[in-house]
Amino acid sequence: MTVLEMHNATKWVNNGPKEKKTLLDHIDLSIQENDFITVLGGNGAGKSTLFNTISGTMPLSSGKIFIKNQEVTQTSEENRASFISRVFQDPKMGTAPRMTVAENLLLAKSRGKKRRFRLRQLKQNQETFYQLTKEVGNGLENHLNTPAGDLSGGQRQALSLLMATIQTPQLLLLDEHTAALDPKTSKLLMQITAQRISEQQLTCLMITHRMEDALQYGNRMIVMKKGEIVQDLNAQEKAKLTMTDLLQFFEEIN
Ligand SMILES: Nc1ncnc2c1ncn2[C@@H]1O[C@H](COP(=O)(O)OP(=O)(O)OP(=O)(O)O)[C@@H](O)[C@H]1O
Repeated sequence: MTVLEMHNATKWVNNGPKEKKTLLDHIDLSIQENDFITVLGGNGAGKSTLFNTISGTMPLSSGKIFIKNQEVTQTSEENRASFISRVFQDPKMGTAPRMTVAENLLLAKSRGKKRRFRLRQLKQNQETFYQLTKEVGNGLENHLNTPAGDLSGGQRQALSLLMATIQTPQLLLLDEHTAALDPKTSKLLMQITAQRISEQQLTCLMITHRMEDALQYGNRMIVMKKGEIVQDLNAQEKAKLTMTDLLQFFEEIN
């Protein structure tokens, strides 16, 4: 089953009265169910723009986008949010700072559903949230009643990931979600990410600048340059790739 399809997806902006700047250049991309795709590319290659157009934050200038065969090119970001979850690089995004961890999780769990009496729901979900956060392995389970704004960056990103996956999205977009964390915390979050993707059989696109993660995780790798997809490696091709190949490839394209 195809989860996401982009046809001739192009995005340009006016860079002065007569100059157009192309951010995405006729992208054709087809993503199958359970694909876990790592997205690489230098600064300014168009990776975040790709995510912005998929999630509806930025409308396409031309071309079409389909999610599970349904055209969403003109669909608002809010409406696409019922299919797509995104985790950003900045730990401050994605969680409500004054709400507690449990309240944030409840908000994510009940998104798009009818609201019920919150206090009772919080109590009902206490044990589920405890188990869920305990799996993360960074002490988040001891902070269920702590405001998200008081968490460490690593705990807050783990919370964002749990919130993004609590309802099993059709497509998960990870936008350098470990980049702001120290190496140990980043490694742990990557392990949890991979675990949730595999347990929930999620379809995922993950932007990363960490070559090791791009090699280690996922079944497909795409590389972007100047708004184009310049490489698209399947599982076999990706498995054969070494760090040396990847570094050499980047030397050549930059
Ligand atoms: N709203 C916008 N208006 C004008 N130019 C933009 C806009 N958003 C992005 N750009 C430009 O588009 C290009 C691609 O940016 P994008 O953020 O998609 O790159 P990226 O691959 O995610 O880079 P990085 O690795 O630095 O995050 C850059 O040159 C950027 O300056």
